[in-house]
Amino acid sequence: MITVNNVTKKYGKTKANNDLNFTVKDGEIAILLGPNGAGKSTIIKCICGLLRFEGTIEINGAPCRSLDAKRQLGYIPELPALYDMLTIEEHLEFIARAYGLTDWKAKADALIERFELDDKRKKLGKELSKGMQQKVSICCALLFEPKVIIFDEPMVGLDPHAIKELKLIFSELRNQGVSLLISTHMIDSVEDYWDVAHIMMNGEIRATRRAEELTEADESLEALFFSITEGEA
Ligand SMILES: Nc1ncnc2c1ncn2[C@@H]1O[C@H](COP(=O)(O)OP(=O)(O)OP(=O)(O)O)[C@@H](O)[C@H]1O
Repeated sequence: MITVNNVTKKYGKTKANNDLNFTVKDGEIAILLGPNGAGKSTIIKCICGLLRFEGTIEINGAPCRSLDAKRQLGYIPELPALYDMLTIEEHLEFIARAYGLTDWKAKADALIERFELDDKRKKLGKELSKGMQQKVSICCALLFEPKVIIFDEPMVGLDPHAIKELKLIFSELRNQGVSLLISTHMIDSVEDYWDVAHIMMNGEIRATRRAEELTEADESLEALFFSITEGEA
């Protein structure tokens, strides 16, 4: 579970996040939607313990900057950051060692195959395309089976097969009780799998809807998004 309470993050005079409050429960998929500059990446970096901020954020009850929180959190950044001189296999081995995993090889192999990276196992990070790097980044985050996973713009750069697999993985993780937070500005890419959507604008959450609420109201996420974001500075 992710708990965000009264989080404000300023960059100089810019309030990138202004008093944000939300939770992502176990087995729930939450999406953060917002135009460029709305503050999505900032709150994600705060949750991942990468930025200082005002307020509190907990990962399953542990302060987000603690080791306990970091052990339970997988983060797939918008721009993959691989090691130039490690192969795909070595990246996964590195993660396995860092998290003290045993019996990880079968899971690593399954992930490599699932993302069609089998014939690239021995390629170095610097030799991979942007999409391949993104796939490796996802495999690394999934390998240690975190209880909470955060994806920042996960579909950007992925091919259709990988997008299909990733959507299946989202649903499998939800069934396993994992909390998922996914940020995107591509509404089309998220229409069919979320539980709760937060629409951000100028550092604030301007609307929150559960999927069933939208269905009952016969409202579309896209229409709601534009009603909130269009015309505002
Ligand atoms: N390192 C930084 N220094 C100063 N201002 C920053 C910094 N990072 C982000 N900002 C500002 O904070 C605000 C929120 O940016 P953020 O990157 O969180 O938006 P975003 O919703 O993730 O946008 P995008 O969809 O373009 O990735 C913007 O006004 C941005 O200019």
